[in-house]
Amino acid sequence: MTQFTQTPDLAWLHVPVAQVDTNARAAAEARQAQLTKPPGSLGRLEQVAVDFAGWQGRSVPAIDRIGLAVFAADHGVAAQGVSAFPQSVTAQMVANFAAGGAAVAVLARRAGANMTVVNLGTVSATAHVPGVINHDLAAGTADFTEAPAMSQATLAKALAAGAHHVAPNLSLFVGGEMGIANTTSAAAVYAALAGREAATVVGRGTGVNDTGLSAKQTAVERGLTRHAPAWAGQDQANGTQTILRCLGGLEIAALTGAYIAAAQRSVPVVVDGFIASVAALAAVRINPGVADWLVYGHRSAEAGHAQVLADLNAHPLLDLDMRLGEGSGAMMAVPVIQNALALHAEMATFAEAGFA
Ligand SMILES: Cc1cc2ncn([C@H]3O[C@H](COP(=O)(O)O)[C@@H](O)[C@H]3O)c2cc1C
Ligand SMILES: O=C(O)c1cccnc1
Repeated sequence: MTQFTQTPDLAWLHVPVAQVDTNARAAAEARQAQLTKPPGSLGRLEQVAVDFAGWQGRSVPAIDRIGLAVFAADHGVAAQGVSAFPQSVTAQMVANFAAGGAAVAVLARRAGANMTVVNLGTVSATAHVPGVINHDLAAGTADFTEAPAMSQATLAKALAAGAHHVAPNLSLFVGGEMGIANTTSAAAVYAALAGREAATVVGRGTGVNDTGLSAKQTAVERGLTRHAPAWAGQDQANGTQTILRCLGGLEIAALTGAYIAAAQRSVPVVVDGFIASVAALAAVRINPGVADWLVYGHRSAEAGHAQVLADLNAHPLLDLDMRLGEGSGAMMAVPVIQNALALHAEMATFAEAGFA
């Protein structure tokens, strides 16, 4: 098991992403025009098939290997009363992922995805159960209202850990997250990245009451005030890394690293909800080409997700009022993608069906 005992170099973040094959896209568009249906009648499903053609470099793409990595970590900011659940739930859920009882585990089984559960750093040993990969980068993050969430070395390790879990031969990658209080961390990262007011980016997460919501807003404001000087004057890529270091979570940074690595390895990504989309925004700010390799699974009910999606010019496949995380919204979209590719591959053309 990779323990990331050395601090990884961060130059890899800027390696250009893989090229999308525009010829394969054009061939897939031509095929769509010949299938036995009115042009455009399969709506966004047509676009999905064309996108995968470009990603896979063939006019008739197929999904063979689905990789799902669920990254878990504790958050020091949980001490600010920002979640409806105690921090210990993170480690308990790690065991539940490994046992196959979590929502995303059900969806992974149904879609035929290979699920990896990655504990990046929790304060409780409950997360150290069979079937879980433990990287133990740190005992969670520090409370960002009082200190930077993590050191530069831990950030580098978390980004590399995320990349480590994207196999180059995947047809698609889904990243999930688990970390009580991470909607607060994601809101803070988003507010800093996009220059938003705390009040417009915080939502109820696991279902906090008004007191909890107000505690989230205060925590985000305090985090921004305390740490903004650290990224002031930095360029976009360095500023984004500083924002992740000061306000992020180990699992959020891992998602960012995973998305960048996926785009470099020609692996398309299905992005999940609010937290995953904030990680995607960070990835695009660090390496803009990453945007070409992302498809958005769903619109989360978490306040703030709609804004992040708009900033990414993203149009998610589903809108089911889900607000769970774990990668569950992305995994719900995977069967839609599988069906889009099956229609593209298996429908008859007008010529094959003998239309005059
Ligand atoms: C049992 C349980 C299972 C979950 N699975 C994902 N989350 C989700 O909720 C957390 C974020 O919400 P907040 O910021 O309000 O704590 C994350 O861990 C997220 O993935 C869960 C939360 C709970 C309680
Ligand atoms: O959209 C999400 O990612 C989300 C929303 C609420 C709780 N956990 C995750």
